Amino acid sequence: MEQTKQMAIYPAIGIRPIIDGRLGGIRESLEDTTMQMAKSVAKLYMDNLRYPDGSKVRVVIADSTIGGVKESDACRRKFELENVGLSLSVTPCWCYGSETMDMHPTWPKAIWGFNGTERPGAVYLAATLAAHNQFGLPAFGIYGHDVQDLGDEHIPEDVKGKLLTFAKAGLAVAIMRGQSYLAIGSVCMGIAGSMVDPRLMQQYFGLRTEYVDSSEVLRRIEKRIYDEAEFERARNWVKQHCQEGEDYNREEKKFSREQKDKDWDFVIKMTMIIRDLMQGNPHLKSIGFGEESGGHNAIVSGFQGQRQWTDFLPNGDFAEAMLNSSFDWNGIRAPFVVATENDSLNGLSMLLGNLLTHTAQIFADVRTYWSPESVERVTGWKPEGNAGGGFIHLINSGSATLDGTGRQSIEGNPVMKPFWEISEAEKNDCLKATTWYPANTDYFRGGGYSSKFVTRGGMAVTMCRLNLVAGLGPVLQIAEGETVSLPDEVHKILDDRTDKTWPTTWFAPRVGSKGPFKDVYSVMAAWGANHGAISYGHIGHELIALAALLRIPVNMHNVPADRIMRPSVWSSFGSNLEGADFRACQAFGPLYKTS
Ligand SMILES: C[C@H](O)[C@@H](O)[C@@H](O)C(=O)CO
Ligand SMILES: [Mn+2]
Repeated sequence: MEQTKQMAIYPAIGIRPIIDGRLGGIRESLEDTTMQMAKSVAKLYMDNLRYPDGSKVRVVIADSTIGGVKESDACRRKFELENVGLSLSVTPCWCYGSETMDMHPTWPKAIWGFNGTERPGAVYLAATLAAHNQFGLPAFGIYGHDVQDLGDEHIPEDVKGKLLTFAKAGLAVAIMRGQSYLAIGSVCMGIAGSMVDPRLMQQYFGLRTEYVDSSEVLRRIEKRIYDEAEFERARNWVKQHCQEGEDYNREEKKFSREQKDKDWDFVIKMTMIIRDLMQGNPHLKSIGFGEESGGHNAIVSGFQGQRQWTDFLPNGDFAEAMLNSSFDWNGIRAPFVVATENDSLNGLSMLLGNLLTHTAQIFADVRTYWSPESVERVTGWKPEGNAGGGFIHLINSGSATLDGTGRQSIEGNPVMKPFWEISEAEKNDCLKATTWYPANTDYFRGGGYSSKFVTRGGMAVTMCRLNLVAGLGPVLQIAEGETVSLPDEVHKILDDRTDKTWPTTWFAPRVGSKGPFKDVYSVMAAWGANHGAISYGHIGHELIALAALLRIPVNMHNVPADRIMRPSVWSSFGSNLEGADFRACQAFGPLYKTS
C-alpha cells in the first residue's frame, strides 16, 4: 500500500547495470560484479535519500543486466511502468555505447564507470558519453579518482559524493515535473518577478501555472469554506504559541483590541485557505465543496498581497511565515513553499533549495549592504570575525520561515533540519524566538501580524535567485556564506533604523575571489533583483547540477571547483566554465522545450 502510494506520488531512481554482451565467457564472468554495483548504489541511495514526505527513496533496478538494445528497451519499459524519473547506468567493464545507453528525452542521466583496469569501465563511460553528447542527451559522467580492484564492492567517497549530487538534482527535476505554481493575485507593486511567466514554468521546470484571484481567499473566509474544527484547534494553538508584540504604530493608526482579535482569526483562516488552495483538502468535500477539495496541485505558490489586498485586509505575513515553516497546529510537518509579493522567480528559487534539502526556506529582501566603515560610524563597533568584511541585511515581512530563527541545532551549531529530524523542543524554541507584531499600518492599511526574529549567527547558508533576462532567458545566481551574529546593542541600532517588526538575517557571503565575489559590496551590487531565497547548508554545487539539468546557466557563484559537477558535454563548449555553461544551456534549450 505504502509502495503504491509512493509510486503514484514520487518518481523512483532507476539503475541500469550495463554489461559486455559477449556470451561464452566475458558476459558470464561479469554478471555478478555488474549487478552488485547496481545493488551497492541502490543501498547508498536508500540509506541517504528521502522524499519530501520523509519516506525513503524508491530505487528500481533493471530486471537483468543490459548487454544490448533489446535489454535496454526492456529496461525502459519497466522504468516507465515503475514511474522512474531519472536514470543511473553503472558498469565495471567495456560495453556497447549506443546500444545500451538511456535514450529517454527528459530523464536526468548519469553513468558511473568503475575505475578498474582488469576491465575498462571508464572506457565505456567515455564512449557512451560521446554518444550522449553526439545525440543531444546530456549525461553526467562519474568515475573514481583511484583505481579499484575488479569486484571491490566499496564505493569510494569521491564517487559517493557525485552519485548523491546527481541523484538529489535529478530527483528535484523529476518531483516537480507536472505540478504547479499557484499565483494568488497578480503583480505586486510593479515587481517583475510577480509577472508570472507560464512559458518559463512549463518549458524549464515542467510546471503548470495556475492563477486565482485573491478574492477567492475572502470568499472562502466569508462562506466558511475551511475546516471549522481545525480552525478552533489552530486558534487555541496560536493563543498558546504565538506571542503578540508591542504595537509600534502611531496612536491614530493603531487598531482596537477587538479589531486585532478579529485579525488573528482572519490570518489563521488565510493560512488554512492558502494551503487548501495549493494542495486541496478532503474535508472540503464533506462540507459540500468537492471542486475546492481538489486544490491546484501546487508545489509552490505566491501571494500578491500588496497593495490591493493589504490596503483593505490583514496582510499575508502570518500565513506565509507559518506555511513556510516546518510546523504549525498540526505538529511538525513538511514546509510549504510560498513566495511573498507573488515573486514567482524567488518562489522558484526557494523551490530548488527546498527540493534539494527538504528544509524550509527563508524569503527576504536583499535590503542593505553594511560596510564595516558604516557599521563603525553608526554604532561605534568595528566589525570582526565573519562580519569583518561587512554584511548584508536580509529582511522582508512575510515568507521568512520560522525555522530561520536558527533555533534547531547540531552539536550546538544553528541549522535548519528536514522536518523529520526536528524535535518538539526545537520547534518550541523557534516559536519562542518569534514575536508577532501588529503590522505597520503605514504600509499595511488592512493590518495583520508580521513575524519578527533574528537568525542565530554562524549558520551555513546558500542564497540563490533566479532572474529572467530578455534575449537570454532564466539565469541563476548563487552565494554561499554564513549568517552573522552581531553584539546585541549593535544589532538593535542597525535593526531599529528600518522595519524592526520584520525578521532579520545578517548574511556574510564567502568572498575574496574575483568579480562579483571580490567583496560583500560586490555581491550585493551584482544581485539581480530585490529578493533572495536562503537555504540551509552549502548547497551551491547541488544547485549548479540542478540548473544544468534544467539548462539554466549560472551567472555568478562562489562554489569551489572541486565540488562542481555538470553533464560531460559542457566541457565541449570550452574551458572557460562559466561561458561554456551559457553556451551549453543555449544549445540544448529548456528541458521541456516545445517550440
Ligand atoms: C512594505 C514594503 O512595501 C515592502 O514590502 C518592500 O520593501 C518589499 O518587500 C519589496 O520587495
Ligand atoms: Mn520584498
